[in-house]
Amino acid sequence: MRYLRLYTVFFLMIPLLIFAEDGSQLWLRFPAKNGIPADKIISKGSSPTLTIARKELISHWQGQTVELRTENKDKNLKDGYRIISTPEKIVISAGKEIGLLYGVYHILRLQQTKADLSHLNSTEKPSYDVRVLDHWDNLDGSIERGYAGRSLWKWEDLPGKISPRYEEYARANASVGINSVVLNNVNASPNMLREDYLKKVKVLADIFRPYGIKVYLSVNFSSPKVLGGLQNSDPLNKDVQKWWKEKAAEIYKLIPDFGGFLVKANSEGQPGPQDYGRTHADGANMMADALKPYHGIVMWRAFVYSPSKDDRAKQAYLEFVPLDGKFRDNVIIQIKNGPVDFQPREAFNPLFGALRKTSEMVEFQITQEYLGFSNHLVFLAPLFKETLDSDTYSDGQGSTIAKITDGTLRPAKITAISAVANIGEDINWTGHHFAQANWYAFGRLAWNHQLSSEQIADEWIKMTFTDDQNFLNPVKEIMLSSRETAVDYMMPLGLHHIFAGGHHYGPEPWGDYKGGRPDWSPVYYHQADAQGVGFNRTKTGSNAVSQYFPPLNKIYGNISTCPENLILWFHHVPWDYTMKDGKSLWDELCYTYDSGVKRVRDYQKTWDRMEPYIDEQRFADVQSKLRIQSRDAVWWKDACLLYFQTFSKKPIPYDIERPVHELEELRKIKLNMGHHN
Ligand SMILES: CO[C@H]1[C@H](O)[C@@H](O)[C@H](O)O[C@@H]1C(=O)O
Repeated sequence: MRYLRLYTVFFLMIPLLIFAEDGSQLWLRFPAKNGIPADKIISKGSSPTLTIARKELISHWQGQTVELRTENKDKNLKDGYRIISTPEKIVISAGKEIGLLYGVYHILRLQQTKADLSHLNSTEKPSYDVRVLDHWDNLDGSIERGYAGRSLWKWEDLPGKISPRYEEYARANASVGINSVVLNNVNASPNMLREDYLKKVKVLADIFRPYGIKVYLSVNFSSPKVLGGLQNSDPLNKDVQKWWKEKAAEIYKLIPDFGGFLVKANSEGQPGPQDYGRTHADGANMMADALKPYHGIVMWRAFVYSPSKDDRAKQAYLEFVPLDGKFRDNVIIQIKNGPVDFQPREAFNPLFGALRKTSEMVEFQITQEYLGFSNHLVFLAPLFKETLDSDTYSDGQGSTIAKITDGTLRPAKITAISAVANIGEDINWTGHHFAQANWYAFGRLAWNHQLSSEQIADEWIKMTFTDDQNFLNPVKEIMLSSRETAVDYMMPLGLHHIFAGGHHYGPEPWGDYKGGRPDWSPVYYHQADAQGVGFNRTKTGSNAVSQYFPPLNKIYGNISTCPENLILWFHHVPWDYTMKDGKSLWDELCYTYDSGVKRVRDYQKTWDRMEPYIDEQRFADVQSKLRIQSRDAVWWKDACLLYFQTFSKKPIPYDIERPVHELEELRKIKLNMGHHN
């Protein structure tokens, strides 16, 4: 009897098992039927990369014959490819085999998005040579700022046991052109370079290689001392230099195409060359010399800030500009998009364009440390584009960050772009189904920074969900407005870093970590007082505006020309200051928070109408995340408005929904989710 019941339960569950959609396939969703037979693929050779390309076609391609051929004349396309179609066949040619695989993913994407395949004639060449995902994964399996479960890398099982997800991960990356991965956290354990760990890294490198992906490691500057037992890790010490050379030799013996090192030095307590009175250039060059014989590179981070009385936003520029021209050719400076820290909106980092003789790359953050973790739906392509399209004026008008970093404006030795990954063990990889779109968007923009956010969202929705217009259009609208919405309910008008310390999830504008570093306190960033709110970075304040090229220094420095979405970033603005729409600053702040809340509510309404178009599981998952986002938006609005009201002493405009929390109650909320600010 008991067994019978168990059986029944089992059989009842079968449809659920078949129809439940978990999101694990990401955007790689293809018709269930087979693709073309093997004899409709014309190709020479049987390398692992070509084998994958053929397998993808045999499993998923529904169209005409495909010819794949490497051509010497296409070598200048780097990883790129050409596609030409006739009714009978599609020819994909490339200088390298990886270009052929990328070309195959290209036509599969066209098929998925129902594009016209009959008259293809296009050439694709990546915007950047090195397209990097940085993982902040620790050796114990935890992930710094990770919100999708534990690390994919099972260090304890490697090198013997191999998770199928390693290859799935590589495939997803290759499908959008990502070709480099840094496996471990920039707050790096010296153990990463231990022999046993390198053998594990080798296994991952071997799995990733056919997908065109190179492995890199974050290294701890003190490794020679901690791991090698040397007296110090001084970059000018011959023994230290020798230690790095030998380490490089050891790595390349295992992994001949190893990419290189990523280094966070003298930042947030990490060791670095300054511990020995040396410069960032001394440190970076020592590693660059060790990697040079193998064509490895050093990505040296500009995210440095040490206790200082000066404005934190100025530090990267102050430390790196004097070192311009002192770095080896195989060093590239990795610069966060903004000068503070991956905030919902920042002015761009003034270091872009300021280094004239040194290669520069952008570091974005895909993981939503400051954007609601994996609970909030925030599509990041508009944020990435905003940075890349920013005009620095470094070499006159049109000197965008895209052009500075992709080699157009200055022939850079290395061109690269990177982002901190949002990937973990969760079945859907990224915690929120829509966070997959941010991984996708980064890859697509690293390949082609000219793509629009709209185009990327359009592709992604069609591939991941459906091309039904009733779903596509409203959901695209949600995605495209979602970043601005998050800015509005969290930190509008240039406000920044008013997060609760440590976890960076909720609001804590009252946070004043007396005794700690002032620049870890939200009150440091908003500077609210009886007169107004905002950080004065003009000449009468920290003068961070002077780090921008003319005319931006003037534009930002003048309250009447400063873009309003950055006004509190650069100015301390009186509460009754008249904004462009005629409202006072205080009223503007209130209405902006309120509109952020309202838009999340609209997203809920729109989403609920989407039920007929997609599977139940993903529908319900997103629905419940939107509920959280909606509650959080109200939390942000109430916390910020009630707190700022203690300074402005003005009423919240009466047509705005009243706060539903007490300020005192909000002040008590303290999630304990992190370790430092
Ligand atoms: C890896 O450390 C991070 C830290 O968790 C994070 O809060 C801050 O954004 O930036 C640091 C960095 O980028 O180095």
